This record gives sequence, C-alpha cells and structure tokens, in this order.
Amino acid sequence: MAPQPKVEAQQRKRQWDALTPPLSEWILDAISYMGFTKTTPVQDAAIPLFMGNKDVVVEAVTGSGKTLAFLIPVVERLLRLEAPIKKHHVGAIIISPTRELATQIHAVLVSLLKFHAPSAALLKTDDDEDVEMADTESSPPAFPAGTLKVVPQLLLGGAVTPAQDLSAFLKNSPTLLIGTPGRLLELLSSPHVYCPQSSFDVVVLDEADRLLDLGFKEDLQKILSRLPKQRRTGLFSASVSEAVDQLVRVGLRNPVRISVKVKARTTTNGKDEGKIEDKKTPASLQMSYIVTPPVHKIPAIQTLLRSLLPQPQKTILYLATCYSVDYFQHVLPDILKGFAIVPLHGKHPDKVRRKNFTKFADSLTPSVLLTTDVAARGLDIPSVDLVLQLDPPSDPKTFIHRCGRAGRAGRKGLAITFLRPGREEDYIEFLRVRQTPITPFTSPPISASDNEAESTIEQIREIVKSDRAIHEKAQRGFVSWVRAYSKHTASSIFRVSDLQWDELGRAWGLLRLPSMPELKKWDGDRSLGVNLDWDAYAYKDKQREKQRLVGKQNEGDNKGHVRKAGKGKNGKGGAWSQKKEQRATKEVRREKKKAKREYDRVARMTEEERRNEEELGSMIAQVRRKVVDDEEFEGFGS
Ligand SMILES: Nc1ncnc2c1ncn2[C@@H]1O[C@H](COP(=O)(O)OP(=O)(O)OP(=O)(O)O)[C@@H](O)[C@H]1O
Repeated sequence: MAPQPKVEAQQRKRQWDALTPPLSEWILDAISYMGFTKTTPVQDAAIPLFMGNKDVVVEAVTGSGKTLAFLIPVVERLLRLEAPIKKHHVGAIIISPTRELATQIHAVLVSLLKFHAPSAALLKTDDDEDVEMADTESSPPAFPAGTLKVVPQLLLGGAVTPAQDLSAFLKNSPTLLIGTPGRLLELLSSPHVYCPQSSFDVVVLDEADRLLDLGFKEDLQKILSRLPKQRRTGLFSASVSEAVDQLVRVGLRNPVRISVKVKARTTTNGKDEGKIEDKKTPASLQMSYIVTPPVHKIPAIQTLLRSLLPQPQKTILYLATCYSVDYFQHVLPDILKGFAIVPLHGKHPDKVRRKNFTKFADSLTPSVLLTTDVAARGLDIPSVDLVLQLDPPSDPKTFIHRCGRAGRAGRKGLAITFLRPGREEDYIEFLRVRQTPITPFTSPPISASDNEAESTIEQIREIVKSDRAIHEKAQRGFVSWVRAYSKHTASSIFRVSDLQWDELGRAWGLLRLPSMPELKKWDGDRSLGVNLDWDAYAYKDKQREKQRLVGKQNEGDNKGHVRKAGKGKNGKGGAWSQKKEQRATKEVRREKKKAKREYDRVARMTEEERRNEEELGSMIAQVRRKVVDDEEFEGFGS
C-alpha cells in the first residue's frame, strides 16, 4: 500500500464554510444556531469525503462530534439527489445498536432539519418532546411538488409495534430511517417498503464495531442484503479498528479510513517521560484507576462522591449485569446519601427505560446512573462529569466507550476504574498497549479503613435483612456477576480461580453465598459468619410473605402426612398421603428445574461476548488510510 498523505487538521482553520463541497446555507445556519463555531477534526476530515463519492471508515475519540460528521453528509446527499425520492422508497438508513442512541441521533437530526423549511414543514413537535411527523393529509406542505426534503422515521423496539411502524411508514413515506437492527429489519422485510438502486443512496453504521459483533450479525447481514450494492457506506466509532477484520462483510467499496488520534505525553507512575504517544481517548478526559480490595470499593465510592471538588453532579456507575443493577439499586440510596440513584438496564420495560434515562439526563440535583453496557456507547449527556466502573467491562473494547460518557466535546471529565490488587493490575499495561493509558488516582487520596469497610458491609446487610426480596436479588446479582467475570475476554487477567469468595460475598453484603458450580469445591463458610433465622426472614411485600408462609405450612403438613402414612394401619390413608408426597416431590423437582433454568439464563447473558471473540476471522479489509493528528483536540468547543 502506498504511504498515505497525513492531513494536519490543526493547521487548517476548521471553518464550516471552508469545507468542500460547500455546505448548504441552511446547514450553516443550523450549526451557527447550535453555537459550533469550528468543525471538530473528525467533522473536518469526514464530511467532505462522505459528501463526495467515498465510503468511509471513521475512528475518532468519544465525544468528538461523529454524529454531525455523518448526519450532515447524509442530509446533504439526500437533498442533492436528481429527483425526489418516490413514495414508500427509502433513501438512507442509519443503524444504531441501542434505542437510546438511535433516539439521540434522531433528536440531533430533527434539530438540524428545523432549519430546512421543506423538511421542517413535515415535523410536528410537542414542546420539543416527542417529534412525530405532521399529518400530511390534513396540512399539506406549502412547497412546490418536486421539492426535495428529508423525512425521518425512528424505529425502535419496545415503544410501538412493528405494525404501527409500518403504518407510520405508509402514511408519512419517510426517506431516512434511523433505528436499531431488529426493528429496521422488520420494516425492510415488508413488501411495501422499497430500497431500489434508483433511490437508495447511503447507509451509516454508528458504533460500527458493536454492530459487527456476532449478536447483531444476522440482522445486519439481512438488512444489508436488502440494500442495493451501489451505495455509499459509512462506518463510525471510537473503536472501529477493532472490527477491521469484519469490514469486508459490510460491502465497503474502496473505503477511505479516517483516524483521529489524540497526542499525549507518556507518563510512568505519574512522571512525564518527555515522549508523545497516540491515545484513543479525549485529552479532556482524565482516565484513572484505584487498586483496592472488593470490600473497600463501595466505601471508596462513598468517599469519592463526598470529597471530589466540585461535587460531581452526574455520575455513571457501571456494573457488570442487569441483575447486579437490580440489587444495588436497593442498597445504594442509603449508602450514597444525597445522590439520587437511577437504575437503567436492557431488561427494563421500554417505558421504565425511557423514564429513567430522561430522569437522569434532566436531573438538576446530584445523581448517579446505575447501569450496564447498554449505556456504554454513544450517549451524549454533556453534564456527566464522572464515570465509575466497579469492575472493568467483560469486553475491553467497551472500556473507552464507558469512560467516554464523561469529558465530551472538550469538557473536563474523570473516569475511574476499580481493580483488585494482584493479577487485575495487569489490566493497566493491557490497556496501555491498546493506546488507552490510565493513571493512578491520587488526588484527593481515597482510602477506606478496614473499620469503615466493616461498617459499610453491616449497613448493606441491614438493608438486605429488611426484605427477603432484596436477599434474592443479591443472590441472583452475585451469580450473574460471577458468570460475567468468568466470560471476561481478557481471561488471563480476570480469573475466577483468583476470586476470594468470602471477601467478595461480604463486599456485596450477602447473607450467605449462593449455591453455584463455581463454589462446589470451595470448603469455606458459606454462611459468611451471618446468623439468621431463615424461617422468620420475611418479604416486605405482605402478599408475597403470606404466600411464603402458606407454602411453608403446606410443606410442614406434607411432612406430617408422610410420617403418619408410614405409621398408619389403613392402606387408604397411606395411599392418599403418598400421592400428596409425590405431588410435593414433583413440586420440589419443578422448583429445582426452574432454579436451574434461571441459572442457565443468567449464564447465557454474557455468552454473546465470548462468541464475539471467537468470531474474529482473518479477513483483512483493504482500506486506504487518512490520519488526522489532533494535538489541540481539547479546545474544539466553542
Ligand atoms: N463542531 C462542534 N463544536 C463543538 N461541539 C460540538 C461540535 N460538534 C458536535 N459537538 C458536540 O459534541 C458532543 C459530542 O458529539 P457526539 O455525540 O456526536 O460525539 P461522538 O463522537 O459521536 O461520541 P461517541 O463516540 O461517544 O458516540 C455533543 O454534545 C455535540 O453537540
């Protein structure tokens, strides 16, 4: 491959009106209204190429403005077509891995389109909350026939049914679809939706490496197979290079690769080595770690939130699994007093998911979003100033995305990851070779004494003891966490065999360790030193507790009958109680099977990550490379 020209972005002025081909006046107005005086380096490099006839593979750090870097070219391309797109034909598609991200992209698009009169006439906004399409039949737009316009439709799982999506499509005839793979595929599978060569122009994969993971592979391939081969394709992510092996699958044609890196001084143990190296994370984001035993993690978070100045207003705390979130959402409100705890994970019903996301994004008081990797990518909540990772993510690719929820668009941010002493410290070097250096967190010094740790454990246990339902959530959360840990991609660093079960169980505030295969050969004390009258341990929910007591009573009766039957002289009584005993045995078996199914279900949750790794093939895409070094990245905000 011939050496590629190096574009020194910082030497350009990065003026919006200096881009070639020139942007439409209304786009310049929209951008000026948004207050963006300069392009970001990735916008400067990607917009001209994607507006021209190039497929692009774009890698740029989190929060660097990639959304506009693809939305502007897509919109400009659709408005420069030779003729308006026919009814029920689609011109462009933007695919996103999560509903929240798709919704966000749609919102940015709508804020752009408000400046394009023919497109804006078709948007109906209710106090800028839910944007729907205006009813074209009752209010026909006052533009001459043949006027080009962009008509978007958002397609998400959960909120509405596929039939409702189709009916909205048929009514409004959108030209640009934005959605998650499943819902997009549903719509594209309808015989009433057309993407022919004559009208289809461009497809964008946002968070492309995630979409290329095995979990989305099938849907993505089916979507792409419904699109014409002659089209423009753009792949965008902060970690797209991780998926380079898979690019061939997407059908890119002679793509240009744009890579925006940040230059940083190399430091070892906080000391400047005087060398400059490439970094895959924004300069405005401090990436740190704290090495501490599990029992000290929650107390350390307590101290951090109390002592950081200024006090963090919006914090995201990442946990490994949905079930861990379900548990800690009950524990943390009492431990992290003064912070609203907002849970969000992929197993929440859509309504809860949307409500909680909005609650966190709009919160005016200090709050902590307790979440999983569902909120790791793309979400742009500018006021997030702190990201905490109780454990590193199972998939190292996710690491920079989680951290990148803070320190966006040149704002200052802090991301802290907790590591256990010992082998987990190797993760620091593991990240460094992946151009993701992290430094020890030293100021303010965060250390919890053993006494503090003990008192936090006791505090958590008191909360758990207050409701048997919380204990069950704790057990399920713990099992799912162990499964996630065992599926870590960096398996030489994160080994289940290194885990100290009693210490971990106490760190979680468990009242006993759950039965699970990992503990079969462990001969420690499963009660974790807790003395509890398990028979009297009640559910807070009265109805549930009543059921439990009835169940217990029946159990007792059954035992009584069995005893009597054994002693009885009359054969009839024995048979009756035998039947009852058989029923009880069956019931126990059913319960056991149910528990096993639940265990397997939890185990399967992280299976996808493991398979993703196995999937990495050897196909190497031929990509031309264009590198934009961005030393001044920190200052791009207006
Ligand atoms: N030219 C610009 N000048 C200043 N701010 C900008 C500019 N373009 C975009 N922004 C702002 O930067 C923030 C981050 O943008 P965006 O969400 O597109 O980042 P991203 O690169 O897609 O990040 P991620 O990789 O995390 O998805 C947004 O709040 C956006 O409004």
